[in-house]
Amino acid sequence: MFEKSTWIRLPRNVVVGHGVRSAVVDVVDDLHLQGRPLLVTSPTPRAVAADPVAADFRDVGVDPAIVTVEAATFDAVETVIETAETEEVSYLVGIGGGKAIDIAKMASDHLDMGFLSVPTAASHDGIVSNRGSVPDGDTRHSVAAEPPLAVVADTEILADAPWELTTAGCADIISNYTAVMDWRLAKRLKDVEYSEYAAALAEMTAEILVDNADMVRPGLEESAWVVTKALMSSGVAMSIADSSRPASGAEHLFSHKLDRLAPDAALHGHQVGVGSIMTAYLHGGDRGVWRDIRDALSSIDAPTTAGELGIDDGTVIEALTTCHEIRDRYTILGDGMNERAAREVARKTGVVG
Ligand SMILES: NC(=O)C1=CN([C@@H]2O[C@H](COP(=O)(O)OP(=O)(O)OC[C@H]3O[C@@H](n4cnc5c(N)ncnc54)[C@H](O)[C@@H]3O)[C@@H](O)[C@H]2O)C=CC1
Ligand SMILES: O=C(CO)COP(=O)(O)O
Ligand SMILES: [Zn+2]
Repeated sequence: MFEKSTWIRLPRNVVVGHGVRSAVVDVVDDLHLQGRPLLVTSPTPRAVAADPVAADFRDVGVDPAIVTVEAATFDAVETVIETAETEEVSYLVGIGGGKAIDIAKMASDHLDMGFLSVPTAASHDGIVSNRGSVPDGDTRHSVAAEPPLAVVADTEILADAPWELTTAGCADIISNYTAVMDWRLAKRLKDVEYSEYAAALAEMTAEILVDNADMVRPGLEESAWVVTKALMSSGVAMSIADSSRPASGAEHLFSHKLDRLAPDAALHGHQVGVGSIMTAYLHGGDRGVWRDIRDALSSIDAPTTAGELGIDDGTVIEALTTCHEIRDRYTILGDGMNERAAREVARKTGVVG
């Protein structure tokens, strides 16, 4: 008897392009959302996008509540939940980088309310995904959360954001190559749940981005367009898989560990990019694709070494040898690398000196 079933939750509206920030109110109308929104943002994105979105709401006779959060913590999620309850709002709008959007996602999951994702940086592939990443105790990786009802990505705002945020988004996409290698390995060795559609989409997204790398240049709005479409596609792959597997393997474990060992030293996307160079080496050895990954990262100005991340060599080695413990996710790291092997891969790939 055939007993499989699947339930894929995706946004209903995806609006990308020049000046589409002002379409947030139309998207809300299209979704038939009633009542007050709560805009969830952080300090810089507030000035860049949340205040203008609030003004757009007021222009159509809706009085939005706004909450500004500083860091992706459960306290911040609590603050958003409390504000939503006291301000009697009916839906949330996450406006900012990955952290502000993740907080809105987690809070809307808890409140059982819809939310819109309005990215102000093309820096991560959580813009569309049904995953939320807020550290809980020792846990740093994403967990299942509410997917956005809609995404409104204004390329004018995204192109104006600091360039390193865009290169971080590119690196988060390039890391799909090794994430998918890890997923296929885990399928072969551990028979983990696997979706060929999600894996192919994640891989193809990385390929399209790398093929178009010459269009990814500072100050070009077209770059924001190319990168944002890739981030959306990668997020859809996660939603199809109902897991971050298509976009997160050992290179993400490495980054999550760096977040603990060297908090706020580097951007998420930059860390996973450097991790991906090393885990590609572990998969394919010297003849593998690690050089292609390194060259793709360097062609879009993303870091390829510990020094460029602003992280010392010892911390990189510590992260490599311990990050397999971060979560129960089988990867090329198996049950962990020893220090000599970690030094070897980091040296051979030029990540450490
Ligand atoms: N839920 C998911 O599926 C995923 C979640 N993530 C999570 O996303 C986070 C990384 O996101 P990021 O955006 O890199 O970090 P972030 O949200 O901390 O943003 C980085 C900095 O850029 C600033 N910023 C954002 N937009 C700006 C603009 N237009 N102009 C000037 N500054 C601006 C932010 O205020 C912040 O200071 C990590 O916590 C990561 O775990 C990453 C990938 C997937
Ligand atoms: O960052 C992500 C995908 O790019 C989410 O992955 P994690 O589940 O490892 O947090
Ligand atoms: Zn990521």
